[in-house]
Amino acid sequence: MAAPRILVVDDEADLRELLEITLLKMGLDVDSAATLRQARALLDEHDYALVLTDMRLPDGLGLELVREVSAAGTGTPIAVITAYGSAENAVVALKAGAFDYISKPVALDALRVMVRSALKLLEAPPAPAGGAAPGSRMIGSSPAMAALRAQIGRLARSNAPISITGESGSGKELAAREIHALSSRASKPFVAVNCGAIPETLMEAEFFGYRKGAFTGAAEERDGFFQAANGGTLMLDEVADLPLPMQVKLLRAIQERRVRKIGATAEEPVDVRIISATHQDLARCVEQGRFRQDLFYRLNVIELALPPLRERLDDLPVLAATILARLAGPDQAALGPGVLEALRAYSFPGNIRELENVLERALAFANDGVIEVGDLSLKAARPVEGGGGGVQSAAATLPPSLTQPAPVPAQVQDTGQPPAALSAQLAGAAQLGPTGLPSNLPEYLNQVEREIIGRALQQTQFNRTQAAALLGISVRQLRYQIQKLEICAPDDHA
Ligand SMILES: Nc1ncnc2c1ncn2[C@@H]1O[C@H](COP(=O)(O)OP(=O)(O)OP(=O)(O)O)[C@@H](O)[C@H]1O
Repeated sequence: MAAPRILVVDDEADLRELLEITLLKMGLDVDSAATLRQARALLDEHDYALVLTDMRLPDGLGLELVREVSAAGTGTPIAVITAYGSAENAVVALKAGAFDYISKPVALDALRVMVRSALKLLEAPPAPAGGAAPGSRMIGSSPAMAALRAQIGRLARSNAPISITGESGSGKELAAREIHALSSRASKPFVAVNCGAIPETLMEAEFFGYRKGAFTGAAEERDGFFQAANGGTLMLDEVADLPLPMQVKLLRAIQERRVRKIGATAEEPVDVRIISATHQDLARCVEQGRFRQDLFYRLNVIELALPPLRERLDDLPVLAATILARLAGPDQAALGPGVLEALRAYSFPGNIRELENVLERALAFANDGVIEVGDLSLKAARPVEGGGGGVQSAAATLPPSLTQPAPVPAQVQDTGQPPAALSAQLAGAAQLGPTGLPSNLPEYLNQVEREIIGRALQQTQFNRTQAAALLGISVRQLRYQIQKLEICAPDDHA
């Protein structure tokens, strides 16, 4: 089989030669051009496995070539070489469709990594029509989902950082997994990190790893998330929760593509595609000084916005059927009359995760696997249209004791009740033994905490920032507790 052919476009003879030699040593065929005009002529004649172009050329910008190659739709990846420190150029090129970029002075190990990554695209089967990865769990064929799939298919063929936005439970992690699964990185790890769930003091060690003896307790050398995701994809979920000092270190790691373990003297190269996600408005966080602008631009190269479930209600029937089949087994559960209408009328602030929870709970109440409207226990957030009727007022994702109208902690404190009485009042579902005492104190206290947090989430329509403010704790603490206590399973990673 002929060696893959690479086109190098650069007017600096020395650099061109260095690139040629490096690529030839990798066993590749190389053509070179010194101008856009020469490059276009070669592109007309040959198919290339990768085009590598400088940004400034005597007769124009490498960006023009990026646009032309992308527009040609041949799937040929094109990477740009940018001047040192010109991050904006790299971002513009990535937005225009460049596969990746490399900064001058060109580090040859980073160049080899990038070229290998581009060559893997040749091996990766093209994304199937409709863009679903094999074994994909992403369901839906509404216009919004079709557009999302097409975008995911395109993004999978690049190394550009992606920022996924969307409400809680709308499928951000699922979309990130889909991009990874469709990419040339699919055989390497996908590592999802919940930035809000890591204690600040452990962050550097968790992200970059540490050497043995780097600090008290570092008994063994350990890799961090970057090393664990090497060759693959690192998803930074709830990225807005990163503390500012960590943002600086992260920016450096992304820019340099190198990390240094705590206690190590040398940096090591890492090849990681970054996907970040948040349900917060990151641009607003920048305005408020809570998020660094330079990191924002680096992460936010390409934005993927996930629509909330209420904006793609056409997918409800297939989503509900698939979730039910997963919960109960094929053909073991069904929706009774009016149920779909009731679901359609609900606003689903917790999106698909909430739909999963609603159906799981309803199934527990259902007779013979047939879910009736009354089993749904939906919070009547929107009026039911078309006479679906019978929608009850209750929080679908929360334990039954939370569906009773109950005061928030602050309100209860206003009544002057002592904390112990408050706990007992809230702990409707926590079990007290015959002695009037809990038979398992830690579990009892967990249940109390679960209920209070659940209630705060319910009152704030699952807005974690507001819920944390209500409870007088930090968002980080709240996320940590949500994860630890498995409340509505919002974060099942990191
Ligand atoms: N299109 C979809 N088809 C089927 N299931 C989906 C879809 N989108 C999301 N889900 C399911 O909904 C649940 C929540 O999805 P996911 O964790 O990806 O959301 P998220 O936006 O990352 O949530 P959070 O903001 O809380 O981190 C998961 O169980 C996921 O499998």
